[in-house]
Amino acid sequence: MGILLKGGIIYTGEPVSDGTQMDILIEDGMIKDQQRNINPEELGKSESEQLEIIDVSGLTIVPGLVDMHVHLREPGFEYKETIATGTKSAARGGFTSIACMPNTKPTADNSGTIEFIKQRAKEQGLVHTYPIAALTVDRVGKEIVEMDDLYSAGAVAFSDDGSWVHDSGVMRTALEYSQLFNVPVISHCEDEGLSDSGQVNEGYLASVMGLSGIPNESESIAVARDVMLSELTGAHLHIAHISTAQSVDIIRKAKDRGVPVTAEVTPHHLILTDSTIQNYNTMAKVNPPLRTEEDVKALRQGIKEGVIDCIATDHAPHSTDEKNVEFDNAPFGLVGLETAFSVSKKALVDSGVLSLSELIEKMSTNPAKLLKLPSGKLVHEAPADLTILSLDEKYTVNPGDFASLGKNSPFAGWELEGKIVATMVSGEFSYRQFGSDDHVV
Ligand SMILES: NC(=O)N[C@@H](CC(=O)O)C(=O)O
Ligand SMILES: [Zn+2]
Ligand SMILES: [Zn+2]
Repeated sequence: MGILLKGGIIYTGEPVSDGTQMDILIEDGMIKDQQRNINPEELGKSESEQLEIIDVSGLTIVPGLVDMHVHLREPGFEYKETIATGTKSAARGGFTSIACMPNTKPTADNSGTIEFIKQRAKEQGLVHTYPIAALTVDRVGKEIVEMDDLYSAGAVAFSDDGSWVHDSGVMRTALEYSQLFNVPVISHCEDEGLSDSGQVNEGYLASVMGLSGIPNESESIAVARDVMLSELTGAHLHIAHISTAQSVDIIRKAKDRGVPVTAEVTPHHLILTDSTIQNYNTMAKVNPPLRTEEDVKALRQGIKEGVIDCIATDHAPHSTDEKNVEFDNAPFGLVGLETAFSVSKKALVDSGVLSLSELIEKMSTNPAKLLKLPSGKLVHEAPADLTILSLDEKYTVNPGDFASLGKNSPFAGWELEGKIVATMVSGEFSYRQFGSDDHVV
C-alpha cells in the first residue's frame, strides 16, 4: 500500500535550499514521486485504490533526522534504557536513523555483541539502528579490537566513547587500520590527567560551588593530538561532542590544511552554559561539561562556518535514582533525543545563525554522509525516511512524557517551538500524531 502526503512544505536535504510545497508519493518503502501536485486519479487503478492520502498542509517535511551519537544501554544497563525504549524515543524526536555507542555490558568490542544489537533492533527497534564498535578491547585503550570481524558484523564506526585513547601509538595504529574499512574513528577527547576528578567546567562558578573543575584544555589538548594523528595517517577522525572555543580553532586550522577530520556538537552545548548547574542541578552534569558563553558563541560560529559538521545528541540516559544524589556522586550524561530538534532550532535558527535548511543539513544530510547511510535526502528512489514537523507549534518539556526511560533532561519546564508530528521509517510510520488522531506505534 502506498501513501500520498499532500500539501506539505518539503525540504529535500540536497541541494540545501528552502522548502517548497510538494506532494510526495511513497511506495514499497521508497520515495516514488514528488511534484507540485500529484493527482491520485491519474495514478494506475490498482495504485490509487491502495493509497492512503494524508493531508499535511501547514506542516513541514524534512529528511529523517540522523543521530550519530546515542547511548542505548542495551545490553547490560536495561534499567537506564533499552533498544526498544531508546529507538521509540528517537522516533518521537524525529530521528529515523541512529548510531549507538559501545559502552554497554558486555562492551561492544566483539562481533557477538554487535550482532545482538542488530538483531534486537530488527525485532524491537522503531528506527534504523547502526552499532558503533569499541576501538580497543574493553575500551581501556590497550589492545585494538578485531576490526575486520566487527566491521563484517555491521559496525559503522569505531569509538571508545566515554574514554580517550591515551596511548598515541595505539591511536595511530587504530587510525591506520580503520582505513582498510573506510569508516571513521570517533574520539571522545578528554585528557584525564587534566579532567581528573572534575565535576563541572573549571571557573568562577566551580570555585564558588566548591566543585572541582575540568579545564577547556582537557578537551582541546586531546583534540590537537588526534588531529595530528589524523594528519599523519590520513585516516578519517571524527571528534565527538566538542565543547570549547579552542577545539573549534584547532579543527578549523586542520580543515584548512586538508586534514580528514570532522566534528559534532550537542544541542545542549549550543545553548547552555555552566550557570545551569547552579543549585547543584545534576540533570546538567555532563561530559564534557557545559562551558561558558564564549564557548557557546564559538561553537555556533563553528557550525555556521562548517568547521563543525553535524549535531549529535549524545543521548545518555541514567535512572532517576542515580541522578538524585549529591552532585559529586551523580553520573555524567543527559538525554537529548526528544528535545534535540527544537533546542537546536532555538539555538541556531531562531538566533539567525543558520537557516532551517542548513539545520536539516547538520541534523540529517551530513551525519548520513559521514556514516555512509542511504538516508539524509528526499529524492526520487531514496528510502522513505522522513520527519513531519509542526514548525511553529509550542510545547512545554515534560520528561515524564518521554518515551525514553531516562528522564534526566536539563530542559524540563522549557517552552520550546517546533513539534515532531510524525516520523516515517522505510515508508512506515514509527511515530504519528496528526491533530487529535494520536497514534503512537
Ligand atoms: N556524555 C556523558 O556525559 N556520558 C556518556 C559518555 C560519553 O558520551 O562520554 C554516558 O555514556 O553516559
Ligand atoms: Zn563521550
Ligand atoms: Zn557519548
